[in-house]
Amino acid sequence: RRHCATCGAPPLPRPCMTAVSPASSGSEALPSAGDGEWAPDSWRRFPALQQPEYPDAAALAEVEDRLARNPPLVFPGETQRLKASLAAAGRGEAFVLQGGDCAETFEDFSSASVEATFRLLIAQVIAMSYLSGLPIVKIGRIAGQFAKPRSALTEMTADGLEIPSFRGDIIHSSDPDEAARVPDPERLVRAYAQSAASLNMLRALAKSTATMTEWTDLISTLGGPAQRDLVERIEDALQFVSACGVAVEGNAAFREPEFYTSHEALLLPFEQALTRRVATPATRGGSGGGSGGAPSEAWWNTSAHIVWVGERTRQLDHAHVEFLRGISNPIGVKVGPTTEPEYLLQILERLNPANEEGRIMVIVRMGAEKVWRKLPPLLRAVTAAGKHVVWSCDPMHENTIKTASGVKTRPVDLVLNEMNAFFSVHAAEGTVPGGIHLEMTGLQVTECLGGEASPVSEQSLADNYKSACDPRLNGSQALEMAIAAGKRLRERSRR
Ligand SMILES: O=C[C@H](O)[C@H](O)COP(=O)(O)O
Ligand SMILES: C=C(OP(=O)(O)O)C(=O)O
Repeated sequence: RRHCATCGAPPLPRPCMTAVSPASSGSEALPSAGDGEWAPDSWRRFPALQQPEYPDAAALAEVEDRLARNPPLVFPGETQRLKASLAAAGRGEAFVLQGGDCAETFEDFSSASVEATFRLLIAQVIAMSYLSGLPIVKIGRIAGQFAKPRSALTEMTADGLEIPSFRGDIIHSSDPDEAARVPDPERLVRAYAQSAASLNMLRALAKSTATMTEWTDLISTLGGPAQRDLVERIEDALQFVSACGVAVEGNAAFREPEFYTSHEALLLPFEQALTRRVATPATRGGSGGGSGGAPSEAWWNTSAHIVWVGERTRQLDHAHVEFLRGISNPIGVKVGPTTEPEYLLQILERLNPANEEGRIMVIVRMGAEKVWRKLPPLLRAVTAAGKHVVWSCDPMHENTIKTASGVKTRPVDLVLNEMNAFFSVHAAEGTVPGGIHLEMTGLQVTECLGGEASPVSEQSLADNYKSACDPRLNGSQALEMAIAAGKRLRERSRR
């Protein structure tokens, strides 16, 4: 039996909860773990970091059983289509916008919050596709983004009590109270139900026929006077295509945009319970099921279209990588500033030995300064090895600061700087920037500092700070990021 390399805890029956940050950068030899036969539960043979310790193992097992009998949240046919779109993004023929809450909560769930995130994403997409001329692949951090990895095992309450850190509503309550932080397996069922309700609403919203004017109005509202010119240019372009006899609003891509869901595959009992063996669906323009005949069967995680492995849990010889290597979905891999090229090649080999296009999105989160130095060696190594990846930029996670009064925030300037640096490094290396990954909400929260349309000051952070974990960009700040990305893509296409 293998023990956790970090804390020495046995892998079973209690997974290791040690919070490590970040995962080893690793230039070590490829460990033997993961070479054995894969099964949805083979991760249980490996150390699993950042997992809750459930006091009642039988109650957890009963919940897992129940979830395993529930219908899938998403369908492999949809997931397969996402993979094809990601393959296009890897080649520079599309671009990914992935965004949503840091942590979804039970309390703040409402049709208004789901709709606000959906509407923001569509407004961003309209601005980005106008500016870049590229199809934008829409992925929400939504309908399953409930579990949070934490840097510390404990946190202090306002009255000076040390209690277990909040790890997300799927695990326990955020109430600042020792008893409330005991993990409760019934919360997995509630998270599943909330995800199903969110997906139901997202599918309906994607089919609802909002008019172009509604989206350009939203861009005007969120972007303020600075975006008046952009809105006028989009309206002119629409008038022109309609004068040419093309009805944008009647077009299937506009009326029924493909919208995908994602979350960190952190809580492995939940992910396992939603992993199903089904026939690999046919893709548009291809069998997708192998060479002729009946489609082959494969394992698909039906909790989301794409799931990612976080910076703290991506150790090659640990449970999360073991779980992810066996599912057929696209996989995101977060990589922070300590990541070495050798490690990146090893994890690509482990998660995508066939080098399938659209399978891996490397989500770079290095910080506004470090990205200049740390990203080029990764780009060079992956290019030299001929590996297919989609390079995405998460400019949020290494740009978190605390104000003097202890509030976690992110200056929009730093977030923008990291994203701009990401584009510049790709331009210098001749590689393809494939996407951005943002923690954001359509609600006008005051969690990140700055922004052009209605700047948030340190004093106004308290006005509407709602995040359950990390600070999110509000609608105006997130639109500003999307417009900046669209401009960089436009420059790229003109080079
Ligand atoms: O969203 C990412 C992590 O869960 C989060 O940044 C952890 O925050 P912490 O460092 O306060 O634990
Ligand atoms: C935990 C997250 O990020 P990272 O693993 O990059 O810290 C996240 O995106 O929610």
